[in-house]
Amino acid sequence: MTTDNKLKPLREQIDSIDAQILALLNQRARVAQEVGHVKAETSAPVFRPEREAQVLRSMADRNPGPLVAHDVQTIFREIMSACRALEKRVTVAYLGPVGTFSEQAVYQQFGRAVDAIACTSIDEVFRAAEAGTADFGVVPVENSSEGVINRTLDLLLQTTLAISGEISIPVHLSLMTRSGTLDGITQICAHSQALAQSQVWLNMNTPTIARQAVASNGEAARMASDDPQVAAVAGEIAGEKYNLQVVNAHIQDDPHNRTRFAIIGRLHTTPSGKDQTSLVLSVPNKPGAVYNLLAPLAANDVSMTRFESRPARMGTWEYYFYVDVEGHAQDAKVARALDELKTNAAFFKLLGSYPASL
Ligand SMILES: C=C(O[C@@H]1C=C(C(=O)O)C=C[C@H]1O)C(=O)O
Repeated sequence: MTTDNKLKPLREQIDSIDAQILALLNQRARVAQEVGHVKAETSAPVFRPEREAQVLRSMADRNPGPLVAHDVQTIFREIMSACRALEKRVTVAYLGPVGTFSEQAVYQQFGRAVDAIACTSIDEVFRAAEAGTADFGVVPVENSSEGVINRTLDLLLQTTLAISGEISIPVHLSLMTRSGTLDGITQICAHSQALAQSQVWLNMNTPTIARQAVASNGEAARMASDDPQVAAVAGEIAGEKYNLQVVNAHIQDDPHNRTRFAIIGRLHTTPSGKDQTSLVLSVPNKPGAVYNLLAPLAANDVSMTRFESRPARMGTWEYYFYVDVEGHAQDAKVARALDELKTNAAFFKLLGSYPASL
């Protein structure tokens, strides 16, 4: 039997299964539309991150294979995105331009059926979400090799918005040009963080080519597409957007390099069963103050997953502490710990509780 003859019945099986999947997807979509009508009656929020996290966790837990759990989640992320868009298309502001890791984070969290709005600064993302021009904003919080994004932490302190989710994405950087070679290249452009994250590779392999920090990796890719003398260090989606060819993939110094993003919005996410809570604290500058400040966490059996300090630029307190703990602010033991923290702290701000990233 020829290959085609062997494939024919298998493809007929796939066609028939696809028809069933299509019917089921539309059945699901019609139920989501009904959910949309119920929500519209009470102006309830369309995007429910805790529910989406539960669906994704349950799909990974129940997945019998051979599909791998992560791929099943990617598929269901898009199914939910498309269903949600039938209720209302969510608008999400992010730090642009197109092709940045922030844009990738938007799609990783919300799926493709969103209106993603590229902003020129982190401040503008906060403004868009605060003013309601966007339903949500996505801002970078921390890079695993270069540390925190100070502007985001400063703005989180002031904003009236809450953190309603967290996204962590692997950051793979590639060196890209129009031609796919370094012939005639006089300048390598990228965001300062991307240049810093690939400096070992660049020092070793392109020591004589000048480096230029620009506003974003997306901007670097755009410049490289305009100018045959410019190479960009950026993620490959930025390269694809601007038709660049890869000279070298994965040039970042740390192969496990990741960036965490926060979703900010007016929504206060309800418990999903596996959550995280972010807060900012400050204490008077006295011996033992930080130790005493955090004692309620241990006393109430609440784990701290992150502790970051940032100098206060004004006022009486020396430092702001950005703390993440396991659990939701509505969980009894977290609620107790937070109440006690509040009484010890000179400054206390709950940034939000949201599903722990998948
Ligand atoms: C359907 C709903 O609305 C949205 C879409 C979801 C889905 O497709 O499963 C889940 C949560 C919401 O973001 C819902 O709230 O249940």
